[in-house]
Amino acid sequence: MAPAVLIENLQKRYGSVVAVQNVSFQIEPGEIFGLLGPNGAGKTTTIRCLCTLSSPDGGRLEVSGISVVDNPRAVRRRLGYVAQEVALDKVLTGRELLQLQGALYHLPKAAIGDRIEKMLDLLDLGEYADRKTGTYSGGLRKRLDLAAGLLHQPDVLVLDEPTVGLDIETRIAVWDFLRQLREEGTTILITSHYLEEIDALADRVGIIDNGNTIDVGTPSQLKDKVGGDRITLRIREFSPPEEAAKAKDLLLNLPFVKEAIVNPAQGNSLNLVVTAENNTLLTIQEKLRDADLPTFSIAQSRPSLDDVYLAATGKTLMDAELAAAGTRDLKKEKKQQMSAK
Ligand SMILES: Nc1ncnc2c1ncn2[C@@H]1O[C@H](COP(=O)(O)OP(=O)(O)OP(=O)(O)O)[C@@H](O)[C@H]1O
Repeated sequence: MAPAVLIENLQKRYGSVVAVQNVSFQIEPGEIFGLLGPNGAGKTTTIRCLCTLSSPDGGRLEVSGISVVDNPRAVRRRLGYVAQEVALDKVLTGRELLQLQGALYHLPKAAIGDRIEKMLDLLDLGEYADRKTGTYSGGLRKRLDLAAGLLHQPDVLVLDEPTVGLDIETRIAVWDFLRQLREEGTTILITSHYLEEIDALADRVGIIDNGNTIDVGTPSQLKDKVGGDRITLRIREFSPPEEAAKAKDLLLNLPFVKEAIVNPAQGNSLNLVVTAENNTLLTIQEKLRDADLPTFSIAQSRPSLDDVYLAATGKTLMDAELAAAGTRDLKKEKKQQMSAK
């Protein structure tokens, strides 16, 4: 069976800006695939090319074996796209908006009504359906957006930052809904820079940075690759720097401690990378006690996706985001986006 999504060596530039240099990944039918990367990494551009909204400069793009470039109409029938920013026409009611969407997808008239009722029911939107969307909360808008993306029963649902700006309850409801869709066989591509979102949902993850795919795998595979457990420890709630430095030197002498850094932003806490062995926490506490250093708190965890990202790119998602923020001219991009295709 052809993969639900195939992206091979995708390239896309906007004038002199290289938005995507070399992005490649495949998504199997029925998978939730998470695309992870900081602002400006090329996620939205990749998705826009896949959804036939931008034309790629190079590479192979297919949906269920159908070429996106040669056969965009057939691809559009199989894809549902939920964009990052919701552009709802505020004077239409939810139901009217879905009717318009149905017409845009050329759904048979007789089927549209039933399908809309099903979507309203599925997303618990029934009681709001006849209200103008201008009165909707962010969560309701997102639900309506999902309904619109799903109206034509796409095989592949593409979601760009689906829960940004939503409260935690609505976010969890969206996650449950996406899992339910996967159970029913829908393939889902989701971008996010909420690491916990990708960790909770994705069967596999692709990390992109600077327009390139850096790594692809299950969250667990990627974490195993990074290796080692993380320990965060505090001598006191706010430790004096010299005490933290002394603890760091002591702990670096332990054979299982691979790295240790002092984090001044967190009260001079210590962040350690250790090989996963028994009794590491106990041994660390004993070592500190013998040197008359107390332990205020200590916790051990597996590497997170942020650690994976750090290992892959040499920076955390947060660092990369800050760096990208300084180099973007959002107004100019918006203008270009309107004129470009
Ligand atoms: N229309 C455009 N014109 C010029 N440059 C663009 C345009 N769209 C995107 N870019 C640039 O291409 C690069 C990739 O942007 P893209 O929006 O694909 O990243 P992203 O990973 O989706 O980021 P975000 O998380 O902010 O949505 C960035 O450097 C961005 O500034």
